[in-house]
Amino acid sequence: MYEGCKKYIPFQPIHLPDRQWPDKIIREAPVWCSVDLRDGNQALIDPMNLEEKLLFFQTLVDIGFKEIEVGFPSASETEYEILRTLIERDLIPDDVTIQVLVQARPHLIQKTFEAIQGAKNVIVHFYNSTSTLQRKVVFKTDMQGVIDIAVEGAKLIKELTEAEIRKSGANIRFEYSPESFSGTEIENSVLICEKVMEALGSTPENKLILNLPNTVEMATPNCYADQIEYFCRHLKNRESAIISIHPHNDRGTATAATELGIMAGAERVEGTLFGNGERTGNADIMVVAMNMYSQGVDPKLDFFHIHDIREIYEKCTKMKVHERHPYAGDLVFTAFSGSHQDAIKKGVDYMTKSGTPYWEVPYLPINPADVGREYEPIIRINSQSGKGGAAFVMQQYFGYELPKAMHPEFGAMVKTACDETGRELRPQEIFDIFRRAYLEVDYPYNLKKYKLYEENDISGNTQVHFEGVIRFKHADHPISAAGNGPISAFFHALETVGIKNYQFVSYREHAISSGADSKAVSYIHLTGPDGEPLFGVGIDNNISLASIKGIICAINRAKNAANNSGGDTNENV
Ligand SMILES: CC(=O)SCCNC(=O)CCNC(=O)[C@H](O)C(C)(C)COP(=O)(O)OP(=O)(O)OC[C@H]1O[C@@H](n2cnc3c(N)ncnc32)[C@H](O)[C@@H]1OP(=O)(O)O
Ligand SMILES: CC(C)C(=O)C(=O)O
Repeated sequence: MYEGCKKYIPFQPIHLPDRQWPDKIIREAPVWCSVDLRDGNQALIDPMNLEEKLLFFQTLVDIGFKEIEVGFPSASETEYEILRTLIERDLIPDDVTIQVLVQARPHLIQKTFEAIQGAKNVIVHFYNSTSTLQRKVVFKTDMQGVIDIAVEGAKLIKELTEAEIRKSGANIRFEYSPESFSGTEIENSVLICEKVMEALGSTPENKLILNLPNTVEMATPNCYADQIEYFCRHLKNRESAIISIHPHNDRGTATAATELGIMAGAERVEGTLFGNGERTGNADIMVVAMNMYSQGVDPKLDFFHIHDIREIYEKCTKMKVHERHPYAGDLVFTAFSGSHQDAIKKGVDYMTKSGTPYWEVPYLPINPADVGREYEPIIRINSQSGKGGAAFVMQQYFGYELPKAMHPEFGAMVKTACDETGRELRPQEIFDIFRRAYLEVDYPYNLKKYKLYEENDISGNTQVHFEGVIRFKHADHPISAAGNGPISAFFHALETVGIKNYQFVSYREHAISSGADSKAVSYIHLTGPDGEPLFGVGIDNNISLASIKGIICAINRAKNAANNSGGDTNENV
């Protein structure tokens, strides 16, 4: 079976030992040209109808594309109509150039010029295939044969353009693609493009866009970059051309090929949103642009509303964006696994506390908010998650900032629930675990009444007095004592009814708001009779009472745990 691979002819890389591109850094955005409405559209099961194309066109304009290939108007009436509608309804902004594709064939070129009547800014993009294989099996001609097709096409286009400019004053530019460029001998690619430039009379003032497609991606992206660099270095009158690339994704490396192609000298990039296009698609412009953005380079395209863009894309193409699609997929800013969650939480906390101007959150290459992703869960909880993740959910969704010492205990409860259910837990389910564990614990000790007051003596010393009633063993027990603060007064009061052997370790409190109501939450850390850590949580309008409730909660939880394990040796219950 593995012998099957022997039928494939390996790609022959060009010889370019002094290549320069590996040392280049992308410092500015190229000119972007969207080919969604042409290359993307021609690859759909059901090509877009008029309404869908108009909606998609407007979306591309809103994103910031200034060059948009709108179709292949000589291909069909539908394609022709769409272009006419864009022009006749005046839907093309003055700073946007529409591009139309046509084969280098006279009748199709004629029809294309009819279709663009009345447009202000147009790129007439013509092509013919030049590769060794296509010459052999499709056109059954030699290199001179394909050069002739291109040059004849160029001459006709020049003639029709001059007539059109005389008539309407339209701004018409040209683009030529030696289609299947990456499968063409590199010297032949240079030669045919030079001949086309000559036929069109390209000058530095009137440059020809030379689009060098990786029509079928056949090799590692460095091979494509070598071809682009070679082409740029060897083309005569380089200053009269704009070098454009058009990578496809057959090997799954179109993004890399695009980036290396830019490093190798490309000034313009053709591609589509989310990589739609023939077979495995075109280069995904959104990804290339956002990759630049993540390196501090302004991509000059706006993907802030990525949700809306994705929705329109899915509606018009009837394709789905994968959950793992860079920047746009549902799950790409979500961490389920514990160590990722821990690092993200620490990164977010660091950013908040340090005020750093940089994005410094591990595992998140960009701030999800930069593509409008702020309302989605960054951290979701399943059995792969850790304590930091559960704490993050409590903080982000419910405003509870659990102290670090409490994370292991609460994280373990959440983990057990995940193991039991065998699925992801939603934030509300996590809160319910918290509520049952810490907020609904009023047994065996139930504080029914309380009063706290301060007493100051003449020399400024303050004593806090606690008076209250605690119910346990089916009876109400009045308790009272004084201390240097509410917590110590309460501890002393508890001791009067035999509730002792608990040591106060620390507490933390903060305000939480629910609606108009702002309350205090207090997290209490005690140690039990054997030095074991105990945690309790109290919520009240009054900060002091929140702490007192937290202490009772911690003690109740300890008693309940001991009772459940049959090991309670305490004095009162
Ligand atoms: C890589 C790319 O994506 S390129 C863009 C491809 N997009 C499309 O093809 C979408 C729109 N295309 C169409 O609607 C049609 O293919 C058309 C209208 C362009 C042409 O239609 P038709 O002529 O009916 O059919 P078809 O495409 O099969 O034509 C193939 C013929 O054209 C020839 N041909 C292809 N390109 C050229 C060219 N540039 N110059 C001369 N002949 C050409 C082929 O060799 C073949 O010739 P043959 O009939 O002698 O064997
Ligand atoms: C027409 C050309 C640019 C093309 O779509 C391709 O080669 O993929």
